[in-house]
Amino acid sequence: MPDQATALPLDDKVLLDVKGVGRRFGGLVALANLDVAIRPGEALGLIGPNGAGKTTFFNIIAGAIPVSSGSIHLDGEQISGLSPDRIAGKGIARTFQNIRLFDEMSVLENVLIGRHRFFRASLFGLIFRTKKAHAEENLSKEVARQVLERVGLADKMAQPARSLSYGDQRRLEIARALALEPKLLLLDEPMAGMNPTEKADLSRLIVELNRSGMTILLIEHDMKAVMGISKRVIVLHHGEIIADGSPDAVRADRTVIDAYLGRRG
Ligand SMILES: Nc1ncnc2c1ncn2[C@@H]1O[C@H](COP(=O)(O)OP(=O)(O)OP(=O)(O)O)[C@@H](O)[C@H]1O
Repeated sequence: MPDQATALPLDDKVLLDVKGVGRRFGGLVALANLDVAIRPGEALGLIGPNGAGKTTFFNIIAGAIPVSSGSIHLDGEQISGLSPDRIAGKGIARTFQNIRLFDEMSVLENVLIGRHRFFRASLFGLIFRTKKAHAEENLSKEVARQVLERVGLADKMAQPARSLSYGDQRRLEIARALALEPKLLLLDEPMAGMNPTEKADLSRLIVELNRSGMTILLIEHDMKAVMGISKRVIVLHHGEIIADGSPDAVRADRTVIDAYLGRRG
């Protein structure tokens, strides 16, 4: 059951308002009428057994797939129905389950390319090197340097992305998302494939980002990591929310335990 004490809003404002969102794939109901309100500054974990609908939920928020029903608002503005680029431009950045980097490009270029896609000056500006395009480029470089500093990759800025360790590649993905200066950061299984040391390091980084004010929605199968990072956890099962509360409340919830043990149909 929801733990009202810890699930209380940090303030009354809602950053992301998901109302009655459903998604079908043919006859399969992947998401059934979900209501989720995310408040500024939250670190919210999204868990659930395989096939529960977590990735579908992320894809819907990011605009990669459309809703079948319901609506999503960011800061009061409707974003459901917009393209992924428009949604990213409005302040939702994401990382992917599978690392998506440009291997031969430098660490800095990988961050810049993410930013350019959304904050590009007009084609005219780029060709004729207008003042505006120049200023935008300088700002992008400055932001890219700052986010690389923040994730601990500043000293590897000039290296090709392929030369980074697996853990650092995951950090680079996060840096690229942060370079969009998002209001909401969606992290899709960031610990996948990591060793325990890399997981601990990344957990620390995510907690630091949240402490500095970043609102985070995290899908993660590693229970220790997700429970350590999140202040609130939502559990999905067969496309429905079966629990929403503090990590402790969710861990002790009978319905959740049964769902993970396969006892709930
Ligand atoms: N494009 C699609 N076409 C048809 N069915 C889909 C599609 N995408 C997802 N599904 C189905 O929707 C349900 C939810 O899948 P989803 O990938 O969102 O679950 P998940 O919780 O992210 O699972 P996992 O933890 O394994 O990544 C599953 O039954 C899946 O087979």
